[in-house]
Amino acid sequence: MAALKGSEIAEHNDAKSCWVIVHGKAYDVTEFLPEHPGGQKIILKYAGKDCTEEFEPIHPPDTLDKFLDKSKHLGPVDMGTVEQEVKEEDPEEAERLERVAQKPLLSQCYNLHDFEAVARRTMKKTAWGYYSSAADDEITMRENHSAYHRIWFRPRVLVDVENVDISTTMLGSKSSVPFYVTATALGKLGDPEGEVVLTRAAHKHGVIQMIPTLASCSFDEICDARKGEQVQWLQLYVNKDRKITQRIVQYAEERGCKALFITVDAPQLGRREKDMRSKFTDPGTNVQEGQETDNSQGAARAISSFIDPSLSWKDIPWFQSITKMPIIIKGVQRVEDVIKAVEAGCQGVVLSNHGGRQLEFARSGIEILAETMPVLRELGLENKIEIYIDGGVRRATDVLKAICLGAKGVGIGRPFLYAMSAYGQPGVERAMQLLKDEMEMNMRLLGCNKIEELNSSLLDTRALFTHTSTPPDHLFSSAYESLATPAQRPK
Ligand SMILES: Cc1cc2c(cc1C)[n+](S(=O)(=O)[O-])c1c(=O)[nH]c(=O)nc-1n2C[C@H](O)[C@H](O)[C@H](O)COP(=O)(O)O
Repeated sequence: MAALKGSEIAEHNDAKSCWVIVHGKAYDVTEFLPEHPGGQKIILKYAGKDCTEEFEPIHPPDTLDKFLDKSKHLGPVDMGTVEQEVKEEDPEEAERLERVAQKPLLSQCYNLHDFEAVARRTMKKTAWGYYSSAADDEITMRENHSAYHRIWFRPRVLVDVENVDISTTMLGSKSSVPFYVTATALGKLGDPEGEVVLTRAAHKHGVIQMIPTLASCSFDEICDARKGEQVQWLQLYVNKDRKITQRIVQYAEERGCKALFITVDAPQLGRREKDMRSKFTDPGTNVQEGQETDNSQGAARAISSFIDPSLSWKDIPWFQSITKMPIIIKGVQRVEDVIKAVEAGCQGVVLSNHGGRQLEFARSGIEILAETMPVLRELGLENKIEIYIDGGVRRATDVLKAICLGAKGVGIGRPFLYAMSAYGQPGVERAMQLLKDEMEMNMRLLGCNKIEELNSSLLDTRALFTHTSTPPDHLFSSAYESLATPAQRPK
């Protein structure tokens, strides 16, 4: 078949007939327009043109094969005949590229905060907006981190700590560390290769990776990037169409995923204003087939309309009937629901508020953990279920506090995204190594050789439940206008 000319594609440039070019091939997306999860607007913006650059960062390569009927695949385009958009100089982008060129050396990053600082200066606005944002005034996001500062250590001394072993098992799988890469969507916003960068770094460091439903890479790409005995878990947003969910879960088991984490704190994705402000209009198509979406405000809204808000405890037996994978409920925020998870026969829970991206003023995972464990012990249930937590973990001391309080492991999200966005795979590997070094040192200083020795006697948690000061309420204080200043005092 002769290659199509650019001028032929350009004639199909509206909703009545809409052709686009992706990776040098033409596609008739006219009938697909109303089904596009990210809405019609973003496609019509590129009607009759080459949209590869916009398409690539967050659409898995198999998207068009999976969602567009073969009859609409029009074949190769003679790209020499395609008029390329002349990009006017974008001063903001030029400044950003300048900052990228001048970013610190990777060896100058000494902790996870350093990666965030570099990412904030070097990431594209939409990408930073999506990764960094949290719900409403982002108080819970800051509380996730500051809650750890209300816990102090009671270290042991004169213990032979020459040999320290920070390895553990999680859900029956070996792990070199008691932390894992948690599920975070749209990896290609941070790095053109997306989630497979996290996979490769996780393999290098023996860290378990949770594969997100809303990944930019295809599920197969992420599984194919797994090496040897590397362990991956699946994070699931449950689709209103249970047939789609069943297919995803059973395929994940077939592909060797070792556990199913069902996310339950997002019956609707939270209101993340930084993300909305960046007016993200090109969401990932890993959202599942044919859902109408509102893409007027941020990626979160645009990619989450398929999520089933009717999900409830009564659905757990159905999940147990379609998979043998251990089932973990991710996003539990009170001990009563931990007990419900035990009663439902789940193998684990993640005490989590989704990194502060969901319900504002939800408590931190570490505080819920401190509430949960004594109750489970009292009921003799502490060995019936594995407890994980995530949110705000930025130091190995945070991980150690969680394990001392009874967590089996800790999920880490943004830090690995920032390390990837700023420095690619070497960045993620360095972030993991820094955490491992901190773990080993702090275990020694705590007077412990192995993870199993960590227990609550090593902590002073008296301050944990007293929220003497909530994290700063930046938006309020920046907007609040007091008449106290002479300038505004009425005459
Ligand atoms: C930072 C981030 C977190 C997301 C995340 C995307 C980003 C950019 N996304 S989201 O788009 O829907 O909100 C997911 C997700 O796909 N599924 C999920 O279960 N949790 C999602 N989370 C929550 C994540 O799994 C952890 O609960 C959270 O990141 C832990 O907090 P830290 O980032 O402070 O480590």
